[in-house]
Formats: sequence, structure tokens, C-alpha cells
Amino acid sequence: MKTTMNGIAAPEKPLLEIRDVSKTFMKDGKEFLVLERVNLSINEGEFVCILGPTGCGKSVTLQIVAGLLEQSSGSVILDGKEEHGPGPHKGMVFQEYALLPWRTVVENVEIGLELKGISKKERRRIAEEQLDLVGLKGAESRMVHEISGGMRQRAAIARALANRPKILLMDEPFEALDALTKEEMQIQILKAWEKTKTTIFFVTHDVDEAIFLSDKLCVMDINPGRVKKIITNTLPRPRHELVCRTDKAFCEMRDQIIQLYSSLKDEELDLVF
Ligand SMILES: Nc1ncnc2c1ncn2[C@@H]1O[C@H](COP(=O)(O)OP(=O)(O)OP(=O)(O)O)[C@@H](O)[C@H]1O
Repeated sequence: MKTTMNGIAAPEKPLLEIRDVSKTFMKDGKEFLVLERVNLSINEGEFVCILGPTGCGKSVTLQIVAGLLEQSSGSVILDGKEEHGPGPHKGMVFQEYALLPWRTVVENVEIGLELKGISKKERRRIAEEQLDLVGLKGAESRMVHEISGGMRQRAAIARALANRPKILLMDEPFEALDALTKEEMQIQILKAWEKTKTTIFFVTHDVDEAIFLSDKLCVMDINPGRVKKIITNTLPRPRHELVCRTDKAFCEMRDQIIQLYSSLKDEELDLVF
């Protein structure tokens, strides 16, 4: 809860509302339900992670919010308006970096700005600012094939942030990286989030990553994908040091989530027997 200047608690404003979203796909000529009445609200400036076992529908949920998939029922409200389809106000970062190999790093970051018709000088200024924010100062003129996976993902984040999106949607963005680079990237995204105050909706199946990054965790159940529990993250900020992963609060949250996961397995066993 934020406080106003007179010290009175102000209600937080939901930026994104996923309301009763269900999704079915066709499989072998039959409909199968992947998401069942998913409800989730994300406040402006919040960092929310969606977590759950493989196949529970995390990516499908994110793709519906991104406008890349259409829900079968329910609605997605962004900043008070019902959303249909993708748009520049939704920045996206996926596991694959999707950078254009024939462009330099800075030219990749400028793509969205170019489409918006921003002048060359201004888009270069914005792109360089974003590259600096993600720790890529000095790599502006390098080609994509000349930089590491971690650097490519930084460039992809800079490109998404350059458009000043209302929300940044990230689907397991660090999964393809080695363990050390993944940890560096987690710290980097927290720093970028703190500076830009961008709302972030982040998909992961890595419990430690979700606790380290988020304000709120949405744990999903499987078959069909549903919201099992929404947990407020009690781990103090700032969290720039990985050592906070040994904090009591971190370990308690980890235990809580692991217990939730084992209850998902029990339910599946209940169904089997
Ligand atoms: N375009 C599609 N057509 C048909 N089925 C799909 C499609 N996209 C996803 N699915 C199915 O929907 C279910 C949920 O997929 P989703 O990718 O959202 O899972 P996830 O929770 O993100 O898993 P993971 O952690 O492994 O990435 C899976 O059974 C998947 O096979």
C-alpha cells in the first residue's frame, strides 16, 4: 500500500487485470482446457512472477496478455481498457532474443522507435540511454553475432524498454543462459526495473528466481491451469546481492512454495487413484 503526502494510505492502482480468462485448444479433434478462469491483478510498478509446473499454462497466459493468442473467454484489461492484440505499450522479452543479425546492437534497440517515426538523433539518444541502463555501454556498434547470449538478452531488454511500455512481459528470458550469467541478469533486470519503474509480468519455473525478483508470486495449478495461490513476497528490497537467497524470509517462502507444489502432485495422485 502506497502512502500519500498526508500520510493516508492510497489504494494501489491495478494496471493489468486478467479477469476470468479461460483458454481451450483443439487436440486430436477434441477441445482441451488449458486455462480455467484465471484471475490476476497487477498494480502499476509491480514486479509479478507467474510460477508453476511445466505445461500449466504460464506462457499461454502471458501470450494472451501480449495479444499473441486470443482467450476463449474472459477479458484482459490494461490501464482501464480491454485489450485485443499486440501493441507498442506492451514490451516483450522471450527466451529467444529475436534480434536482427544484420543490424548493430544500437540499431536493434532503435527498431520500435523507428516504427514510431522518431527522428534518428532522438532514437539514438534513447537507445544509448537504454543500453547504458542494462550495462551495455560500449557495445553499441557491435554486431549481434559478436556478443554473448547474456549481452543479447540485455539488448533485447533495452529494445523493449526503449518503447517505454506500460508493461514488460517476460517469458523465461534467462532460461537459455548459463547459471552465472542468469544470476547477473536477474540483478540487472532488478536495477533496470528500479530505475524505470516499469510494471513487469515475468514467467518462470525457477522458484528461486521468482522469489528473488518479485513483489508478488502467482503459483499455478495444472490440468487445467488455474491460479492456485497468490503470495505476497516478504523479502526486503533492495535485493542486489545474491546473498539474500540465504535470508530466513527467502527460505521460508521457498518452503511455502515447495509445499504448494507437493500439494499439486498429491491432487494429481488423488485423481489417479
Ligand atoms: N498454440 C498451441 N496450440 C495447442 N496447444 C498449445 C499451444 N500453446 C500451448 N499449448 C498447450 O498448452 C499447455 C500449456 O502450455 P504453456 O506453454 O503455457 O505451458 P508452461 O506452463 O509455460 O510450460 P513450460 O514451463 O514448460 O514452458 C501445454 O499442454 C501446451 O502443449
